[in-house]
Amino acid sequence: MAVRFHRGGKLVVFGSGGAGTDAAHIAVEFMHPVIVGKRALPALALSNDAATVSGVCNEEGVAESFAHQLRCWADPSDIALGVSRDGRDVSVVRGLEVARELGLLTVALTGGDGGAIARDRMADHILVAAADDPTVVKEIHVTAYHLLWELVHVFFDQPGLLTSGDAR
Ligand SMILES: O=C(CO)[C@@H](O)[C@H](O)[C@H](O)[C@H](O)COP(=O)(O)O
Repeated sequence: MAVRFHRGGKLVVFGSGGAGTDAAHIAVEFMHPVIVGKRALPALALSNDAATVSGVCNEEGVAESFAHQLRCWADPSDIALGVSRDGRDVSVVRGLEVARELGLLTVALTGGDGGAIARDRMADHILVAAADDPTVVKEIHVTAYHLLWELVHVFFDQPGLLTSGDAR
């Protein structure tokens, strides 16, 4: 993710319901970090745009709600991060599929058994909170994305740590 940001890419995050609020939290964490003095990195939560999401759901079907926006907004240099508590949200699954087709780095935060996202390896990096209780999964996700945010900054600020090897 740090390599992608270094190259000028942005983070595009998406999820439904409570995962949509996680997407919003992740985006604002990168855009306006809670720790004062940390650099802002470009991020956007697709689930925030209720008008576009509802319009696309209405006419194209729920599975297209993030995929459609990715086709309009995303650049191949970007990072797509999909959040789904159980890895079965069709709009997140389809979003990751389209993001991959477009050439984005794909990351997923899921839980339980990881659902279709983990089974079919639908992202380059998949973090599965292996808990049965959905509330525990959600708690783990908050901790995981704060750690992810912190690690991206560590790597971004020390380019020597970035390898050009797999910079997908
Ligand atoms: O996430 C919450 C509440 O926190 C639910 O009400 C939520 O709206 C639905 O489960 C959504 O469909 C979320 O999808 P997923 O994260 O379970 O894949």
